[in-house]
Amino acid sequence: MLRPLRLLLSGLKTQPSRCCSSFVSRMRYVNRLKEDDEACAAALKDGSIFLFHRLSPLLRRPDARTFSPAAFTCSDVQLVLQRLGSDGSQLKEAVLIGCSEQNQAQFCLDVGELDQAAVEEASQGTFIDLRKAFFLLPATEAPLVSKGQALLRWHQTSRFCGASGQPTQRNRAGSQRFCSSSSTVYYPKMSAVAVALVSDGSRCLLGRQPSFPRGLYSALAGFCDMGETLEEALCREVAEEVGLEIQSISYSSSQHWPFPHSSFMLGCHALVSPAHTQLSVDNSELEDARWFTMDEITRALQVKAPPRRGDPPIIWLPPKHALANRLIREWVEQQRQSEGGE
Ligand SMILES: NC(=O)C1=CN([C@@H]2O[C@H](COP(=O)(O)OP(=O)(O)OC[C@H]3O[C@@H](n4cnc5c(N)ncnc54)[C@H](OP(=O)(O)O)[C@@H]3O)[C@@H](O)[C@H]2O)C=CC1
Ligand SMILES: [Mg+2]
Repeated sequence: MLRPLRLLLSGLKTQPSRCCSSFVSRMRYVNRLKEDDEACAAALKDGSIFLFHRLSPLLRRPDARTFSPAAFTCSDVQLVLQRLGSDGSQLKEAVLIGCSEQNQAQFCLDVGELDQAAVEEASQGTFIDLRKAFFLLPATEAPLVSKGQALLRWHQTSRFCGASGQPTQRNRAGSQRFCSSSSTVYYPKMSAVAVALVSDGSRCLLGRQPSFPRGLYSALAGFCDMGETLEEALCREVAEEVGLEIQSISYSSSQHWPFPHSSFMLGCHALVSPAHTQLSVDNSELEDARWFTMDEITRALQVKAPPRRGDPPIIWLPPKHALANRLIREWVEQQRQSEGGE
């Protein structure tokens, strides 16, 4: 059947284009939704929505061992809101997170003004603090939820313009806020953090902060100062925290890290001279830092769960969701390869 031209065009406006690879068309689609309020409002109607309550995501348990973020349709959310006596106008507060591989726009919405238990009952899920939820979710789904929380937090803390003190207004996608008084456009912010797995060629260096759970050691990290390069930040942090000079750096990968607030983690491997490995730990930053052998790291990687109260002390490493875990595994792999090559 022939569809009227107007409908066809509006369909084109709200659906990813089919002319390019599906990745390219999804990226262009999301970009268009950020720029076009009308298209974004239309996409919300067909999109999926992830609910949060005061920044805690709503999770469901499809089976005893799996958690997943609960994705709702717009009409599902409207029904839940109506059942709880709301007129549904909160839906306008939904923030665009991205687009699924099935070409469906994804949004997040914080319903913190509603009763938490009532929303949980109506939506058959549980709001779980992100510090716990992040690690319960599969590594493929945790980033989506942490991105949603980061965007919602940014909106909640960016309601006023720093220049004029006047309220700011968001665009429909929630990708920016604008102050009409000072003509300032604000974009979501994240802090850059450099994280390095330092090695002397045969051992790697891990440290722990006093706030870490007992026995947890991680790669050294620090916030980048304004104006610094990644390399400068890494060299400074390692010098400050353990008193070593880095000889060379190789970039590994990056990740968004939601704790304590949005950080952009840039992960590297760093080498120090085996002749200069004496540590001078800054105890105002780190409780301890030590060199670990390949055997110690291999054993620590086998620890499946953090020790419980009363368990004998053991060393354990950041969970697989953390970039530090990836750096440690990469280092193990590099060591194995170089041992195999000798
Ligand atoms: N995903 C991963 O694998 C890893 C993630 N991390 C994360 O990296 C982050 C940084 O590591 P950390 O060793 O603590 O950093 P730092 O060594 O830089 O020390 C943190 C201190 O730096 C100050 N600081 C400077 N700039 C900022 C900023 N933009 N935001 C917050 N604090 C700032 C604060 O001091 P003050 O409070 O005195 O103002 C803070 O307590 C942490 O949030 C940690 O969770 C760390 C290791 C691995
Ligand atoms: Mg640090």
